[in-house]
Amino acid sequence: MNICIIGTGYVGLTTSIILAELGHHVISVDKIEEKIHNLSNGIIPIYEPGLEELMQKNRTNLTFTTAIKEAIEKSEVIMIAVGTPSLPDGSTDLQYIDSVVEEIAKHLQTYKTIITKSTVPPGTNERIVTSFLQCGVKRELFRVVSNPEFLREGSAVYDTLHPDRTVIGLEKGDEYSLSILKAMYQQINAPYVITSLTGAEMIKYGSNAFLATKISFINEMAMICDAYQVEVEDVAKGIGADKRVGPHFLQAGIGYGGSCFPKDLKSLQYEANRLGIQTHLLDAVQTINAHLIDVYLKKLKSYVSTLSSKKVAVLGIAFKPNTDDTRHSQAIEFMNALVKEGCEVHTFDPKATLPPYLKGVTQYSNIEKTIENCDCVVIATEWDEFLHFDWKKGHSLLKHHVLLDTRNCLDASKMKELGYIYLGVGRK
Ligand SMILES: NC(=O)C1=CN([C@@H]2O[C@H](COP(=O)(O)OP(=O)(O)OC[C@H]3O[C@@H](n4cnc5c(N)ncnc54)[C@H](O)[C@@H]3O)[C@@H](O)[C@H]2O)C=CC1
Ligand SMILES: O=C(O)[C@H]1O[C@H](OP(=O)(O)OP(=O)(O)OC[C@H]2O[C@@H](n3ccc(=O)[nH]c3=O)[C@H](O)[C@@H]2O)[C@H](O)[C@@H](O)[C@@H]1O
Repeated sequence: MNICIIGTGYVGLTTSIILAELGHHVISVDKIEEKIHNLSNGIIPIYEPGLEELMQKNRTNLTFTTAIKEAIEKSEVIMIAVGTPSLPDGSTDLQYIDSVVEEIAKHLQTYKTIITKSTVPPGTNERIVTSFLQCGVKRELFRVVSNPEFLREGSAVYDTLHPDRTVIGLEKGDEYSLSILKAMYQQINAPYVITSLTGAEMIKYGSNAFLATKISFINEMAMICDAYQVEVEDVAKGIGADKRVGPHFLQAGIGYGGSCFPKDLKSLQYEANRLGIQTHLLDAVQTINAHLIDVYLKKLKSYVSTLSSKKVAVLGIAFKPNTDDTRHSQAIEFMNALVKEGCEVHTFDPKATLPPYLKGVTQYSNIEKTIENCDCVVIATEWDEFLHFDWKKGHSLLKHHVLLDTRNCLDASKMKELGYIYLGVGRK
């Protein structure tokens, strides 16, 4: 199948490479020339385990270009995978979707199946259909399909090859597009959930909102566990053993971040509120998440009398391990809060780079240099490097030995044996 994918970010690039691996001819389009130039030379602009190797393997099935017109003309399937960031009021900025729709409309001469992969607010795909018609595109030349993505950064290759389900939202009576998508995903072994265009959009928002709800729930439980000196991990294990709950996404910590949960919750809340629906749960999930920065700042303060002018090492910049993505990272939020307290903040991340707007923080090239002479260490992202670090050596490098593990990734009793004042999340 000849497929054109517009947008070469985490989703567009991963999907392009996986579809090439499945034997399709994929033309990947982006408007950023440098990105396309690098991709054409085998250089991947993001850190995503396994992706570069898979790209090298499938070079013959992959073309990278900025020439959208040719890419559209040569393909029977067009997939839209551009960004859908938040606007300041919480609504979704659909300018990238709109401009791609305009481009496609200009070049639509033969029949195309147009798939929206980007996460978009309910009603957007219906609006895309209307936009094409308003641009003068004949009804018999296209169908729009909503096919939201559920991959996680850091395990994008595995998730794309082994999804739990494939969600397909169709225009009324559109059996043909279903056959096209089934042919495209023929080798993927996952059940289909088939619904309307808006139904598929709601499934995507509902999934992210529910996962974020699980995280905020366990984080609130962790605060209560802390007060009772109970291990939140035991509690999560006990709750998660109930099949109706499930064991996943009950890892307590400093909260969720990333390019999607924060923006998608805000967007769903905005859209619901716009329709006059009060979002008590969505509001609470976000309030809890934002409050965690304060909770762990207070925890640190209770062991380090005053934070002002203290040297604090924060390990981790990315919003989670195995990615270089720093969008809405709680690690960054925490560093910001420390800077406001008057701390000198040192940081290190194996893959992520400090965003330029974060002032008052210095990034080092290894853990030793980062923690040297510091008053306390904060683990903000649970990278394997931090788990396997020689914490005995670390002890000799530090000035004082308060260790705040906001991801509960270290062995508490071992850290105490080594002489650390170990502070975890909902841990005795
Ligand atoms: N990052 C993730 O893990 C996931 C993201 N999503 C959704 O997928 C969508 C894409 O997300 P990411 O891949 O993270 O975005 P991204 O921001 O990493 O990449 C988007 C790409 O689209 C390109 N682009 C924008 N306008 C364009 C145009 N007119 N023509 C050609 N290229 C254009 C940009 O230059 C950029 O390279 C979003 O809606 C997001 O919510 C869904 C599931 C997972
Ligand atoms: O729509 C999206 O973009 C994607 O958003 C998330 O994927 P991602 O943001 O890559 O990463 P997650 O593994 O979900 O982690 C999100 C945040 O939650 C935190 N988290 C996760 C799980 C947990 O138990 N506890 C917890 O604090 C992580 O540290 C991270 O900050 C969803 O898991 C994907 O299914 C979805 O496709």
